[in-house]
Amino acid sequence: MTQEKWGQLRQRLLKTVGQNNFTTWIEPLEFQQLEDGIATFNVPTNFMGNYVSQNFADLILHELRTENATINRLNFTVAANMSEKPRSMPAKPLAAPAKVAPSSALNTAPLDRRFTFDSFVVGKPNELAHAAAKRVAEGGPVTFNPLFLYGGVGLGKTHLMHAIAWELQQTRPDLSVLYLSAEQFMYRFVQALRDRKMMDFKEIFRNVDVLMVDDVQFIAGKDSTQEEFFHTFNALVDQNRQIIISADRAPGEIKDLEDRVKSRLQCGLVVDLHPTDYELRLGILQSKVEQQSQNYPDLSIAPGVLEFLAHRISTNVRVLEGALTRLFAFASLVGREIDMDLTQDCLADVLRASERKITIEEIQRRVSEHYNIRLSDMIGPKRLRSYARPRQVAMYLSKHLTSRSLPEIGRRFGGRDHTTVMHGVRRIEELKVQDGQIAEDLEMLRRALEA
Ligand SMILES: Nc1ncnc2c1ncn2[C@@H]1O[C@H](COP(=O)(O)OP(=O)(O)OP(=O)(O)O)[C@@H](O)[C@H]1O
Repeated sequence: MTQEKWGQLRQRLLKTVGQNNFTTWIEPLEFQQLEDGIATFNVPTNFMGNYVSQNFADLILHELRTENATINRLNFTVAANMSEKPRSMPAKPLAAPAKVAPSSALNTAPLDRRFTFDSFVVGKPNELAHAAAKRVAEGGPVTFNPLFLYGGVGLGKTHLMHAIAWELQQTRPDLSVLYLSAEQFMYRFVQALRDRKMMDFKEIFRNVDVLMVDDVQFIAGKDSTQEEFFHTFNALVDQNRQIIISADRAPGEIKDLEDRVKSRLQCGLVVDLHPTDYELRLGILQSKVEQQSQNYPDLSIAPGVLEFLAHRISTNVRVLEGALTRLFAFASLVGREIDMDLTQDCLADVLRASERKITIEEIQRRVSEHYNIRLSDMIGPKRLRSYARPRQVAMYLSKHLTSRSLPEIGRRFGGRDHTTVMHGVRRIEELKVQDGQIAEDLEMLRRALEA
């Protein structure tokens, strides 16, 4: 195999993949060498290597093997001196070609093929984050910068970021998109310092069109990394390039993050992925069952099982997914239908671990502390608003964070009737939408209780 032969072979791929895909993905590949059955190609970015490997590797391999049957694997590496080739239809003048650092320094995270918008189930708790992510993924003019996505563990932040990256590759292949975790950002920064390659580092980061940094809370307390991140951030914003950031909490709540970084992070659109509710969990389970059914076409699920899981496993989506995968594997091993008995057997540990441990007493204590009232006033008969509102908040949290019934909650709140509890819960549900302060209080209390 030679570079020239590759030139001929890839022309054949043009017919199979079409002009657009060809120009974007195949043409920039530079054949480098063939050794031990492995054909190595240079690619301008890791992102591109991953994409080509996941989407076109079979086709390329097929074509190569018509020439040389010993080739059995492809390898894509980011070459030290390979610059971005101008792509078709650039939407704006292309940035100066990025001089890419040696591949050892370029360990951006690979994108997960499963994390697309199609596989993301939208419900009330995540609809805003989803809509904002979709808007950014259109690759139109930058309207909010950065997009800051935050939420608890396993609620879909990474999924949404990958979905944006995948979609941008489809809709705007002319844009260079860089996705990495904050940890990788730090690693690359430290390595650039060590190797005295700060110019290269700056050039790479300041020439991307879209920068995505996952789990930004990681750089808290790491002063030099924060400093560099701040400069990168400013340089990109000044050039009107899109930045997307994720974290496990709101910018203002990240400890040991410099104020100037916090305020920068807050100046775009900050959206929260709320904890899943029952309907969203059920929707996610249904969609995952459809996916699993492709692997296990003979397995069936008895009615009520998904509802049971959505009710009982409310920690995070990752646990929910893991539970389902385990159920399918177990059921196929023992050759049984997935019914309640099998579910209880197979998931006994998960179900035990996710049993609600929060008590009504704990909620009452936390809420009275938060609003600075006495516990006895919260439970007692006084109807003053300064007591009634915290009481309703505590009722709301008791309803959502424990499995207690309304009459039982009423009893624990000084023997009130269940209709009073129902009224209180509804009132807070309304206020949560109308009053940002209440929404914030609820979120803070929930986090504190679940911590
Ligand atoms: N709305 C959703 N629809 C479908 N799958 C989801 C949804 N939300 C989360 N998931 C799935 O849950 C798993 C965890 O999601 P993800 O890794 O995006 O969480 P995260 O918020 O980045 O968590 P962490 O804080 O641990 O980084 C993934 O497999 C993801 O596909």
